[in-house]
Amino acid sequence: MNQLHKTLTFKMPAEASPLGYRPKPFKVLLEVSQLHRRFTPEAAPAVERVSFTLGEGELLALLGPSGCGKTTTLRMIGGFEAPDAGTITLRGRDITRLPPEQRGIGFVFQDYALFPHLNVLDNVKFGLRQMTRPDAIARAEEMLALVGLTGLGRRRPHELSGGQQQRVALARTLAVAPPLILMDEPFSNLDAAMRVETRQEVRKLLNNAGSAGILVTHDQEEAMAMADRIAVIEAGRVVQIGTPDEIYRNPVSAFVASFLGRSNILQGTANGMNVTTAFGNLPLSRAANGAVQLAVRPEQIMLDADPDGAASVVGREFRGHDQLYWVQEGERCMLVISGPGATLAIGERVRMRICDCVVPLS
Ligand SMILES: Nc1ncnc2c1ncn2[C@@H]1O[C@H](COP(=O)(O)OP(=O)(O)OP(=O)(O)O)[C@@H](O)[C@H]1O
Repeated sequence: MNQLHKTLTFKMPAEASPLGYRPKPFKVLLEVSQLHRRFTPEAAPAVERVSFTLGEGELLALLGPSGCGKTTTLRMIGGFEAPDAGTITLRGRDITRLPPEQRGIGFVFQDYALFPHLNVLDNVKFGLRQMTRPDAIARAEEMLALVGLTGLGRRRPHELSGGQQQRVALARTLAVAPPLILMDEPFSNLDAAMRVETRQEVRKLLNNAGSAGILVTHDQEEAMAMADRIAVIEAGRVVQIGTPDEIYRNPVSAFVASFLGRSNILQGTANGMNVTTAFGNLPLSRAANGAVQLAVRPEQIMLDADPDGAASVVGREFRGHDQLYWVQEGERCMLVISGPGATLAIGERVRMRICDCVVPLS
Protein backbone atom coordinates (compact mmCIF):
# COMPACT_ATOMS: atom_id res chain seq x y z
CA MET A 1 0.00 0.00 0.00
CA ASN A 2 1.40 3.32 -0.98
CA GLN A 3 0.91 6.38 1.16
CA LEU A 4 1.06 9.31 -1.22
CA HIS A 5 0.34 12.21 0.92
CA LYS A 6 1.19 13.60 4.32
CA THR A 7 -1.75 15.56 5.65
CA LEU A 8 -1.39 19.00 7.19
CA THR A 9 -2.81 19.17 10.66
CA PHE A 10 -5.16 22.04 11.34
CA LYS A 11 -5.43 23.17 14.93
CA MET A 12 -8.31 25.55 15.51
CA PRO A 13 -7.51 28.48 17.78
CA ALA A 14 -9.83 27.93 20.74
CA GLU A 15 -10.76 31.61 20.97
CA ALA A 16 -11.77 32.09 17.30
CA SER A 17 -15.47 32.88 17.01
CA PRO A 18 -17.39 31.73 13.92
CA LEU A 19 -17.21 35.26 12.49
CA GLY A 20 -13.54 35.61 13.30
CA TYR A 21 -13.97 38.68 15.49
CA ARG A 22 -11.17 38.93 17.99
CA PRO A 23 -9.27 41.65 19.79
CA LYS A 24 -6.93 43.19 17.20
CA PRO A 25 -3.45 44.49 17.85
CA PHE A 26 -4.36 47.63 15.86
CA LYS A 27 -5.71 50.91 17.21
CA VAL A 28 -9.04 51.57 15.48
CA LEU A 29 -8.72 53.97 12.51
CA LEU A 30 -11.97 53.49 10.64
CA GLU A 31 -15.33 52.29 11.82
CA VAL A 32 -18.02 51.38 9.31
CA SER A 33 -21.36 50.77 10.94
CA GLN A 34 -24.55 49.38 9.37
CA LEU A 35 -23.71 50.81 5.96
CA HIS A 36 -26.61 50.32 3.57
CA ARG A 37 -27.25 51.14 -0.10
CA ARG A 38 -30.11 50.10 -2.37
CA PHE A 39 -29.98 51.58 -5.87
CA THR A 40 -33.58 50.87 -6.90
CA PRO A 41 -36.61 49.90 -4.76
CA GLU A 42 -37.19 46.72 -6.75
CA ALA A 43 -33.56 45.50 -6.56
CA ALA A 44 -31.95 43.81 -3.54
CA PRO A 45 -29.63 46.11 -1.58
CA ALA A 46 -26.17 46.37 -3.21
CA VAL A 47 -24.73 46.78 0.31
CA GLU A 48 -26.69 45.50 3.28
CA ARG A 49 -25.95 46.61 6.84
CA VAL A 50 -22.18 46.24 6.46
CA SER A 51 -20.11 46.81 9.61
CA PHE A 52 -16.41 46.42 10.28
CA THR A 53 -13.48 48.23 11.85
CA LEU A 54 -10.03 48.84 10.42
CA GLY A 55 -6.91 49.43 12.49
CA GLU A 56 -4.19 52.03 11.93
CA GLY A 57 -1.77 50.57 9.36
CA GLU A 58 -3.97 47.54 8.76
CA LEU A 59 -4.77 46.17 5.29
CA LEU A 60 -8.27 44.77 4.85
CA ALA A 61 -9.38 43.01 1.67
CA LEU A 62 -13.02 43.12 0.61
CA LEU A 63 -13.33 39.81 -1.22
CA GLY A 64 -16.32 38.47 -3.11
CA PRO A 65 -17.70 37.60 -6.53
CA SER A 66 -18.65 40.14 -9.16
CA GLY A 67 -21.65 42.26 -8.18
CA CYS A 68 -21.52 41.44 -4.45
CA GLY A 69 -21.15 45.10 -3.44
CA LYS A 70 -17.40 45.55 -2.90
CA THR A 71 -16.98 48.66 -5.04
CA THR A 72 -20.15 50.29 -3.70
CA THR A 73 -18.85 49.77 -0.14
CA LEU A 74 -15.49 51.30 -1.08
CA ARG A 75 -17.13 54.22 -2.88
CA MET A 76 -19.25 55.03 0.16
CA ILE A 77 -16.14 55.05 2.38
CA GLY A 78 -14.39 57.31 -0.14
CA GLY A 79 -17.37 59.66 -0.37
CA PHE A 80 -18.19 58.96 -4.04
CA GLU A 81 -21.52 57.31 -3.20
CA ALA A 82 -23.97 58.35 -0.49
CA PRO A 83 -25.25 55.58 1.81
CA ASP A 84 -29.01 55.26 2.52
CA ALA A 85 -28.15 54.47 6.14
CA GLY A 86 -25.17 53.81 8.37
CA THR A 87 -22.14 55.75 9.56
CA ILE A 88 -18.46 56.00 8.71
CA THR A 89 -16.05 57.26 11.35
CA LEU A 90 -12.38 58.03 10.73
CA ARG A 91 -10.21 58.56 13.83
CA GLY A 92 -13.39 59.25 15.80
CA ARG A 93 -14.73 61.87 13.32
CA ASP A 94 -18.04 61.19 11.58
CA ILE A 95 -17.24 61.54 7.85
CA THR A 96 -20.43 59.91 6.51
CA ARG A 97 -21.70 63.03 4.75
CA LEU A 98 -18.40 64.77 3.93
CA PRO A 99 -17.32 65.22 0.29
CA PRO A 100 -14.32 63.06 -0.78
CA GLU A 101 -11.79 65.90 -0.62
CA GLN A 102 -12.61 66.61 3.03
CA ARG A 103 -12.21 63.02 4.23
CA GLY A 104 -8.41 62.78 4.09
CA ILE A 105 -8.63 59.39 2.36
CA GLY A 106 -6.50 58.38 -0.63
CA PHE A 107 -7.92 56.44 -3.56
CA VAL A 108 -6.07 54.33 -6.15
CA PHE A 109 -8.35 53.72 -9.11
CA GLN A 110 -8.40 50.62 -11.30
CA ASP A 111 -7.14 52.56 -14.33
CA TYR A 112 -4.68 54.61 -12.16
CA ALA A 113 -6.33 57.84 -13.41
CA LEU A 114 -2.98 59.47 -14.20
CA PHE A 115 -3.05 62.74 -16.14
CA PRO A 116 -1.69 61.79 -19.59
CA HIS A 117 -0.53 65.35 -20.42
CA LEU A 118 1.50 65.69 -17.20
CA ASN A 119 4.85 64.03 -16.65
CA VAL A 120 5.36 61.55 -13.81
CA LEU A 121 6.76 64.13 -11.37
CA ASP A 122 3.86 66.55 -11.99
CA ASN A 123 1.36 63.70 -11.57
CA VAL A 124 2.87 62.85 -8.19
CA LYS A 125 2.96 66.45 -6.96
CA PHE A 126 -0.58 67.13 -8.13
CA GLY A 127 -2.05 66.79 -4.65
CA LEU A 128 0.66 68.95 -3.04
CA ARG A 129 -0.59 72.34 -4.21
CA GLN A 130 -0.64 73.67 -0.66
CA MET A 131 3.16 73.25 -0.47
CA THR A 132 5.72 75.65 -1.94
CA ARG A 133 6.96 74.52 -5.36
CA PRO A 134 10.45 73.43 -4.17
CA ASP A 135 8.91 71.51 -1.23
CA ALA A 136 6.37 69.84 -3.52
CA ILE A 137 9.12 68.79 -5.95
CA ALA A 138 11.26 67.43 -3.13
CA ARG A 139 8.30 65.49 -1.70
CA ALA A 140 7.34 64.10 -5.14
CA GLU A 141 10.94 62.99 -5.75
CA GLU A 142 11.01 61.36 -2.34
CA MET A 143 7.82 59.44 -3.21
CA LEU A 144 9.20 58.37 -6.60
CA ALA A 145 12.28 57.03 -4.80
CA LEU A 146 10.00 55.19 -2.35
CA VAL A 147 8.23 53.40 -5.21
CA GLY A 148 11.50 52.71 -7.06
CA LEU A 149 11.00 55.18 -9.93
CA THR A 150 13.89 57.57 -9.31
CA GLY A 151 14.97 59.20 -12.57
CA LEU A 152 11.66 58.59 -14.40
CA GLY A 153 10.02 61.86 -13.32
CA ARG A 154 10.19 63.49 -16.75
CA ARG A 155 8.48 60.63 -18.58
CA ARG A 156 4.84 60.75 -19.56
CA PRO A 157 2.54 57.96 -18.23
CA HIS A 158 2.32 56.28 -21.66
CA GLU A 159 6.10 55.83 -21.61
CA LEU A 160 5.85 53.57 -18.54
CA SER A 161 4.87 49.92 -18.11
CA GLY A 162 1.56 49.05 -16.42
CA GLY A 163 3.38 48.18 -13.19
CA GLN A 164 5.29 51.47 -13.24
CA GLN A 165 2.06 53.43 -13.85
CA GLN A 166 0.54 51.60 -10.92
CA ARG A 167 3.43 52.73 -8.73
CA VAL A 168 3.08 56.34 -9.93
CA ALA A 169 -0.58 56.24 -8.91
CA LEU A 170 0.42 54.92 -5.53
CA ALA A 171 3.21 57.50 -5.14
CA ARG A 172 0.67 60.26 -5.91
CA THR A 173 -1.66 58.94 -3.24
CA LEU A 174 1.09 58.34 -0.66
CA ALA A 175 2.55 61.83 -1.25
CA VAL A 176 -0.26 63.42 0.73
CA ALA A 177 0.29 60.85 3.53
CA PRO A 178 -3.31 59.76 4.00
CA PRO A 179 -3.98 57.52 7.00
CA LEU A 180 -6.12 55.35 4.73
CA ILE A 181 -5.82 54.35 1.07
CA LEU A 182 -8.70 52.74 -0.82
CA MET A 183 -7.73 50.49 -3.73
CA ASP A 184 -10.24 49.09 -6.20
CA GLU A 185 -8.79 46.11 -8.10
CA PRO A 186 -5.50 48.02 -8.45
CA PHE A 187 -3.65 45.16 -10.13
CA SER A 188 -6.23 44.15 -12.69
CA ASN A 189 -4.32 45.76 -15.58
CA LEU A 190 -1.11 43.89 -14.81
CA ASP A 191 -0.06 40.50 -16.14
CA ALA A 192 0.11 37.56 -13.71
CA ALA A 193 3.85 37.80 -12.90
CA MET A 194 3.75 41.58 -12.52
CA ARG A 195 0.71 41.30 -10.28
CA VAL A 196 2.51 39.02 -7.84
CA GLU A 197 5.56 41.31 -7.75
CA THR A 198 3.58 44.55 -7.48
CA ARG A 199 1.27 43.39 -4.70
CA GLN A 200 4.27 42.66 -2.46
CA GLU A 201 5.73 46.08 -3.26
CA VAL A 202 2.46 47.81 -2.47
CA ARG A 203 2.16 45.94 0.82
CA LYS A 204 5.69 47.09 1.74
CA LEU A 205 5.03 50.68 0.67
CA LEU A 206 1.92 50.91 2.80
CA ASN A 207 3.84 49.48 5.76
CA ASN A 208 6.67 51.97 5.30
CA ALA A 209 4.25 54.88 4.95
CA GLY A 210 2.23 53.67 7.96
CA SER A 211 -0.98 53.93 5.89
CA ALA A 212 -3.89 51.57 6.31
CA GLY A 213 -5.57 50.20 3.20
CA ILE A 214 -8.79 48.68 1.96
CA LEU A 215 -8.32 46.53 -1.10
CA VAL A 216 -11.25 45.47 -3.26
CA THR A 217 -10.55 42.23 -5.07
CA HIS A 218 -12.28 39.14 -6.39
CA ASP A 219 -8.93 37.31 -6.40
CA GLN A 220 -8.70 35.13 -3.30
CA GLU A 221 -4.98 34.53 -3.78
CA GLU A 222 -4.33 38.27 -3.84
CA ALA A 223 -6.44 38.80 -0.72
CA MET A 224 -4.68 36.01 1.17
CA ALA A 225 -1.22 37.17 0.08
CA MET A 226 -1.67 40.83 0.99
CA ALA A 227 -4.29 41.38 3.64
CA ASP A 228 -4.08 41.32 7.42
CA ARG A 229 -7.77 40.50 7.43
CA ILE A 230 -10.32 39.60 4.80
CA ALA A 231 -14.02 40.49 4.78
CA VAL A 232 -15.82 37.96 2.59
CA ILE A 233 -18.88 39.54 0.99
CA GLU A 234 -21.84 37.62 -0.41
CA ALA A 235 -24.82 39.44 -1.96
CA GLY A 236 -24.12 42.74 -0.19
CA ARG A 237 -23.41 41.28 3.24
CA VAL A 238 -20.19 40.56 5.11
CA VAL A 239 -20.52 36.85 5.83
CA GLN A 240 -17.15 36.36 7.52
CA ILE A 241 -14.29 38.56 8.59
CA GLY A 242 -10.95 37.40 9.94
CA THR A 243 -7.32 36.75 9.13
CA PRO A 244 -6.70 34.75 5.93
CA ASP A 245 -5.58 31.88 8.12
CA GLU A 246 -8.72 31.90 10.26
CA ILE A 247 -11.06 32.06 7.30
CA TYR A 248 -9.24 29.35 5.36
CA ARG A 249 -9.18 27.02 8.33
CA ASN A 250 -12.59 27.79 9.72
CA PRO A 251 -15.00 28.94 6.99
CA VAL A 252 -18.52 29.54 8.27
CA SER A 253 -20.41 28.48 5.16
CA ALA A 254 -20.10 26.46 1.97
CA PHE A 255 -19.90 29.78 0.08
CA VAL A 256 -16.85 30.93 2.06
CA ALA A 257 -15.25 27.47 2.00
CA SER A 258 -15.49 27.38 -1.78
CA PHE A 259 -14.63 31.03 -2.39
CA LEU A 260 -11.44 31.03 -0.31
CA GLY A 261 -9.52 28.02 -1.59
CA ARG A 262 -11.20 24.83 -2.75
CA SER A 263 -13.33 22.56 -0.63
CA ASN A 264 -15.20 19.29 -0.74
CA ILE A 265 -18.61 19.50 0.89
CA LEU A 266 -19.82 16.42 2.79
CA GLN A 267 -22.91 15.59 4.84
CA GLY A 268 -22.67 14.17 8.34
CA THR A 269 -24.36 13.75 11.69
CA ALA A 270 -22.59 15.67 14.41
CA ASN A 271 -22.45 14.88 18.10
CA GLY A 272 -20.44 17.53 19.92
CA MET A 273 -16.85 17.45 18.71
CA ASN A 274 -17.35 14.38 16.47
CA VAL A 275 -19.21 13.69 13.29
CA THR A 276 -20.28 10.51 11.52
CA THR A 277 -19.69 10.60 7.76
CA ALA A 278 -19.28 8.26 4.82
CA PHE A 279 -15.56 8.42 5.69
CA GLY A 280 -16.19 7.16 9.23
CA ASN A 281 -16.08 9.04 12.50
CA LEU A 282 -14.14 12.29 12.28
CA PRO A 283 -13.19 15.00 14.77
CA LEU A 284 -14.82 18.42 14.27
CA SER A 285 -12.98 21.74 14.41
CA ARG A 286 -15.82 23.15 16.54
CA ALA A 287 -18.81 21.62 18.29
CA ALA A 288 -22.03 20.92 16.36
CA ASN A 289 -25.07 18.70 16.71
CA GLY A 290 -27.42 16.96 14.29
CA ALA A 291 -27.30 17.00 10.49
CA VAL A 292 -24.40 19.16 9.26
CA GLN A 293 -22.62 20.12 6.09
CA LEU A 294 -18.85 19.77 6.35
CA ALA A 295 -15.95 21.36 4.51
CA VAL A 296 -12.97 19.15 3.76
CA ARG A 297 -9.97 20.78 2.12
CA PRO A 298 -8.37 18.77 -0.74
CA GLU A 299 -5.09 18.62 1.19
CA GLN A 300 -6.82 16.98 4.18
CA ILE A 301 -7.51 13.80 2.22
CA MET A 302 -4.96 11.02 1.89
CA LEU A 303 -4.97 8.62 -1.02
CA ASP A 304 -3.73 5.03 -0.73
CA ALA A 305 -3.30 3.05 -3.92
CA ASP A 306 -5.28 -0.15 -3.36
CA PRO A 307 -6.55 -2.54 -6.08
CA ASP A 308 -9.51 -3.36 -3.81
CA GLY A 309 -10.24 0.30 -3.02
CA ALA A 310 -13.81 1.56 -3.40
CA ALA A 311 -12.72 4.74 -5.25
CA SER A 312 -10.94 5.41 -8.50
CA VAL A 313 -8.98 8.31 -9.97
CA VAL A 314 -11.02 10.00 -12.69
CA GLY A 315 -8.94 13.13 -13.29
CA ARG A 316 -5.48 14.47 -12.62
CA GLU A 317 -3.63 17.75 -12.95
CA PHE A 318 0.13 17.87 -12.42
CA ARG A 319 1.09 21.27 -10.99
CA GLY A 320 4.82 20.83 -10.27
CA HIS A 321 4.78 21.38 -6.52
CA ASP A 322 1.70 19.16 -6.10
CA GLN A 323 -0.94 17.21 -7.96
CA LEU A 324 -4.70 17.56 -8.06
CA TYR A 325 -6.80 14.42 -8.29
CA TRP A 326 -10.51 13.98 -8.86
CA VAL A 327 -11.50 10.76 -7.14
CA GLN A 328 -14.88 9.10 -7.64
CA GLU A 329 -16.45 6.89 -5.00
CA GLY A 330 -20.01 5.90 -5.86
CA GLU A 331 -21.95 9.10 -6.53
CA ARG A 332 -19.37 11.32 -4.83
CA CYS A 333 -16.44 13.01 -6.56
CA MET A 334 -13.76 14.41 -4.25
CA LEU A 335 -10.95 16.81 -5.05
CA VAL A 336 -7.64 15.73 -3.49
CA ILE A 337 -4.26 17.50 -3.40
CA SER A 338 -1.29 15.21 -3.12
CA GLY A 339 2.46 15.77 -3.04
CA PRO A 340 4.53 15.82 -6.25
CA GLY A 341 6.06 12.36 -5.55
CA ALA A 342 4.40 9.15 -6.71
CA THR A 343 1.75 9.55 -9.38
CA LEU A 344 -1.56 7.74 -9.65
CA ALA A 345 -2.88 6.92 -13.11
CA ILE A 346 -6.37 7.71 -14.30
CA GLY A 347 -8.53 4.67 -13.57
CA GLU A 348 -6.31 3.47 -10.69
CA ARG A 349 -8.20 2.19 -7.65
CA VAL A 350 -7.57 3.97 -4.36
CA ARG A 351 -8.82 4.38 -0.81
CA MET A 352 -9.49 7.85 0.59
CA ARG A 353 -8.88 8.74 4.22
CA ILE A 354 -9.52 12.00 6.03
CA CYS A 355 -6.90 12.34 8.72
CA ASP A 356 -7.79 15.71 10.13
CA CYS A 357 -10.58 17.60 11.84
CA VAL A 358 -13.33 18.76 9.49
CA VAL A 359 -15.24 22.05 9.62
CA PRO A 360 -19.01 22.17 10.26
CA LEU A 361 -20.73 24.79 8.09
CA SER A 362 -23.77 26.89 8.89
N1 LIG B 1 -25.03 53.24 -10.02
C1 LIG B 1 -25.69 52.07 -9.92
N2 LIG B 1 -27.01 51.99 -10.23
C2 LIG B 1 -27.68 50.83 -10.11
N3 LIG B 1 -27.13 49.68 -9.68
C3 LIG B 1 -25.82 49.70 -9.37
C4 LIG B 1 -25.03 50.89 -9.46
N4 LIG B 1 -23.76 50.61 -9.06
C5 LIG B 1 -23.75 49.29 -8.74
N5 LIG B 1 -24.98 48.75 -8.92
C6 LIG B 1 -25.38 47.36 -8.62
O1 LIG B 1 -25.05 47.07 -7.28
C7 LIG B 1 -24.52 45.76 -7.15
C8 LIG B 1 -23.14 45.82 -6.53
O2 LIG B 1 -22.25 46.43 -7.46
P1 LIG B 1 -20.71 46.65 -7.13
O3 LIG B 1 -20.08 47.37 -8.28
O4 LIG B 1 -20.58 47.27 -5.79
O5 LIG B 1 -20.19 45.13 -7.05
P2 LIG B 1 -18.70 44.59 -7.04
O6 LIG B 1 -18.67 43.51 -6.03
O7 LIG B 1 -17.71 45.68 -6.89
O8 LIG B 1 -18.60 43.95 -8.49
P3 LIG B 1 -17.32 43.87 -9.51
O9 LIG B 1 -16.34 42.94 -8.85
O10 LIG B 1 -17.94 43.27 -10.74
O11 LIG B 1 -16.82 45.25 -9.70
C9 LIG B 1 -24.55 45.14 -8.53
O12 LIG B 1 -25.72 44.40 -8.67
C10 LIG B 1 -24.58 46.37 -9.44
O13 LIG B 1 -25.24 46.06 -10.65
